[in-house]
Amino acid sequence: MPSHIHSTTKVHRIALIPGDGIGTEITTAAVRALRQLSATLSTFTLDFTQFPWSSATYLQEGHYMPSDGLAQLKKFDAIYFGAVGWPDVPDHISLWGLILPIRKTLGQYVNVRPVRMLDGVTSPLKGVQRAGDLDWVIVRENSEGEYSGQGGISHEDELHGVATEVSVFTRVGVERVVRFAFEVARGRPRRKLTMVTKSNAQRHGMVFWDKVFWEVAREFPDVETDKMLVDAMTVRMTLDPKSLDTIVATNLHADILSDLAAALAGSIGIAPSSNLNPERTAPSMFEPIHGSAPDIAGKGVANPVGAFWSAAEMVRWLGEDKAADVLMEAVENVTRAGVTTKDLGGKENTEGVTEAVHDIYTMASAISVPNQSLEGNSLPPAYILSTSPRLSKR
Ligand SMILES: NC(=O)c1ccc[n+]([C@@H]2O[C@H](COP(=O)([O-])OP(=O)(O)OC[C@H]3O[C@@H](n4cnc5c(N)ncnc54)[C@H](O)[C@@H]3O)[C@@H](O)[C@H]2O)c1
Ligand SMILES: O=C(O)[C@H](O)[C@@H](O)C(=O)O
Ligand SMILES: [K+]
Ligand SMILES: [Mn+2]
Repeated sequence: MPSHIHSTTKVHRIALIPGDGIGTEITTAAVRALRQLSATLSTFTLDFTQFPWSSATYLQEGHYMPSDGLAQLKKFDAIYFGAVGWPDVPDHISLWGLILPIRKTLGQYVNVRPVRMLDGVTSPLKGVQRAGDLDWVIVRENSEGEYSGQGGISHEDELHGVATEVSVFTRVGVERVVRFAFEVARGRPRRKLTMVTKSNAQRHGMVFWDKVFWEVAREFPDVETDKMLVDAMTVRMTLDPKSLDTIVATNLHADILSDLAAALAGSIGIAPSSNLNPERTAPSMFEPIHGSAPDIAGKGVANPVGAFWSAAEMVRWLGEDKAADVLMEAVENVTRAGVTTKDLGGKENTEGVTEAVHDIYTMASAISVPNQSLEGNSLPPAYILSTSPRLSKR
């Protein structure tokens, strides 16, 4: 054991699934940032095991995961995921071959998608200028709803071909995600939760969702609640972003709203997601919300910020709060300094942004900031930034 590692150092075992396209690029960046983070703090180590499950594997072997793939994943403390999907495999095959079975089988029934204005990032909305102007947590149902997988196709190539895609809403499924969202809302300063459905047109499942929501709401009288139809929600997110805080929605609605949210906060490349098994009966999975981005894959230009933020959420879930704070602090130092990729208006590539984050840790350890000074998120951001030679050159 290296001498700088304390004998009580915790080891967290992480399954790494880079997947396809920019999934592999941002996973490499995140692993680099995480290794540097644990080396800087010396309070924990991450033991990564990489799984080559991708569309290339599928084309060669006929499957994304081997038949014991899910059983293999269960042995880890957490899963870090890049993205899956590539133009040479139909998207429903890739999603149902890898990410959806992990979410469903490992009991990851909530998907937490925080979005906020990071320092130095510009929103396309003219009213959104500073951090507090857009600061949301979208809680996505992650196990059923429109993604239930029920339905089928008959007479596919006939004139009378028919297909059904059945949404399934169970009391257990709705109640547990709604309760989780209330807890999230209660833990935030504004204590405010907005429920999103489409219970005007969809008169069974969505009406049931609303009903269960109002039942659970009685347990949280200290949380302010309101309800939006999903179409009107897109307008409110765009025109009145400050009026929102925590949002709970179905699997499909929250999938769509979270891409919009990320774009409104500057780019889809910044937003993280945590696929959580709240009871911790199996590992949770952390990934940026974006996909494999075939249009920019292989160019080394993907924004790694959403991947870093997802990595921060992962170490927080593993009990390493200080590490999560330090990582986010470093990321925001870098965005504040304008060291960003093209999607955020910058000139850097993935590696440049990753190195800038790395430099901040290096500076933190080079000036031997004792661990205590990192406690409680008190790392002075401007100070660390101004001492970084790489950043000051820019
Ligand atoms: N969880 C997942 O693994 C996941 C999520 C979404 C999409 N997908 C899959 O990814 C593939 C591509 O899907 P898509 O094009 O609809 O969505 P996408 O998120 O991959 O890309 C949408 C747009 O955003 C840009 N973009 C995405 N991430 C970026 C980043 N980090 N930095 C800069 N720009 C970024 C892309 O270049 C593209 O123009 C499909 O196969 C889809 O099924 C997988
Ligand atoms: O869940 C989905 O719809 C896809 O995997 C992707 O769009 C995501 O948001 O994770
Ligand atoms: K992803
Ligand atoms: Mn999505």
